[in-house]
Amino acid sequence: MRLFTAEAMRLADQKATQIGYPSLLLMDTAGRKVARALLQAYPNRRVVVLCGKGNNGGDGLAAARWMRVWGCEVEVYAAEGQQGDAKAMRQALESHKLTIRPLTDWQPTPGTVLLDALFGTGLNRPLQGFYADLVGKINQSGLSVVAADLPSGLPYVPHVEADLTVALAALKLEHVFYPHRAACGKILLAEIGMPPEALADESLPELLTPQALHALLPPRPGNAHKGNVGRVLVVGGYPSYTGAPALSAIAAYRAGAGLVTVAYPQEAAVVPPLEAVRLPVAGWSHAALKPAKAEAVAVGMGAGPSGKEAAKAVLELGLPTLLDADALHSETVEEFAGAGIPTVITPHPGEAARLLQSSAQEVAQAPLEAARTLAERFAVTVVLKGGPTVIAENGRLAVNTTGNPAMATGGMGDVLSGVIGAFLAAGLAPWDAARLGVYLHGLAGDLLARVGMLAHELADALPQARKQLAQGQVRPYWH
Ligand SMILES: NC(=O)C1=CN([C@@H]2O[C@H](COP(=O)(O)OP(=O)(O)OC[C@H]3O[C@@H](n4cnc5c(N)ncnc54)[C@H](OP(=O)(O)O)[C@@H]3O)[C@@H](O)[C@H]2O)[C@H](O)CC1
Ligand SMILES: [K+]
Repeated sequence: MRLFTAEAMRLADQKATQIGYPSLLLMDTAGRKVARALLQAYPNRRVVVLCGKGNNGGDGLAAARWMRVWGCEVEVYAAEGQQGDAKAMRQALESHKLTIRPLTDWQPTPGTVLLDALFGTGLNRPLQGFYADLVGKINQSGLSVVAADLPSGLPYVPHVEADLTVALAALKLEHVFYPHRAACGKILLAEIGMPPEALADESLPELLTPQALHALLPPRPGNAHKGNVGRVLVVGGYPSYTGAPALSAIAAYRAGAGLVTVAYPQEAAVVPPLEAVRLPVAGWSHAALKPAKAEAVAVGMGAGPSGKEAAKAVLELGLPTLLDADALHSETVEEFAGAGIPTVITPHPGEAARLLQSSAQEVAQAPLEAARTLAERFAVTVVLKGGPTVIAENGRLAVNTTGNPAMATGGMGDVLSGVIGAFLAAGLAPWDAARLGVYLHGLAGDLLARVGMLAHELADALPQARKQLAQGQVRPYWH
């Protein structure tokens, strides 16, 4: 499944028409789906539909007609000047003898539900004047609001704050990235009959779906033993940072690793889980790490100022490696890529900014671009953590669809490192290990989904998340 921009959606629309699918049919289906979703969410309420002059307004007019056909009480307020399909929808509605009032006449009426069909993907500048005031009036009305496709005004300010948004044909950036996603309320994706060919644009970012991720889960063979399902070496710790490598180790086991070894400076009071092999080292060196039995390494968690040295020692092992936290330095990442080692880096926006020599704010404002640039510049697989996390590798992008703000606590990143490390060790390619790891980590967070949860609790929820994914029980947030 792909993530669309407004422009990509316009091209998809065009493509559908080119290959012979009538655009009026798309609009009618869009209207019917929006109407049905609204009535399911708010049964037995009087509905007021606010329509703009573009195709988003056309969806609203179609929705109003369907609600009328189904016997609901509907009032419609619309801008003048519809063209093409939207004009046809206006005529179709008028043929049902429903009075269409001027948009300027609308006043909030208590107890009604609003259908916001003012603007969708065609908005090309912030709302001003009458429309900005109208959006203010909608938001202050306290009425329940259902948005057709997008809350009107997004991605700019002001915009409608919806309770429910029915995304049409595909999810757009605003349905996925915060803060815009918050303005959508609950999100439902409505299939409107678009030919699949029109939506299959491989140049767009992939949206991680349970179906796609299910297929990546490494099988657990009947003859599994701790040596053939993936062994992870966790390298980190420093006298003042002792928890991070232990959390990564727990997470690696919880994600399915057969054996986890934790290498840490002997002077650091790191307490690996009981199940882990301990490898205290007197200084970071290849010789010190060599005894560890592993197919992949996660390095940098809590390594403090010794992160670079730790990564150098890891480099010589030549194993697929995840670089996190204190191992995230430009020279280090370049060395790993230069040595041809399959490498995943997991920066948060601050660390990404350090690698890109920009600011955390710039990275957070344009995460897709930042992740893509990092992957190009360093020739590694990038996991840029955020709401949501973006994965990039060699020109391709993926956006995670699990996780929640309660996960914004210390140690969550260390857990993610352990999870991705486990999948690298199980033999997954960096692109697959990163996507599966990020998805499962977020899914475990969603199972708990309460402010105050701790990183080790999330790690403990990983087996349940994996089981749900394996059994096909995961419903994405847009269902
Ligand atoms: N995805 C699909 O396959 C389908 C989507 N549908 C729906 O169509 C809209 C997109 O429709 P479009 O007509 O392209 O755009 P809008 O309805 O969102 O708005 C366009 C009109 O708005 C005017 N405009 C733009 N910015 C402003 C502004 N800041 N203030 C006032 N007016 C503005 C613009 O006119 P200008 O000439 O002034 O720029 C347009 O008149 C999509 O979101 C779906 O809801 C189809 O129904 C089915 C297929
Ligand atoms: K809208």
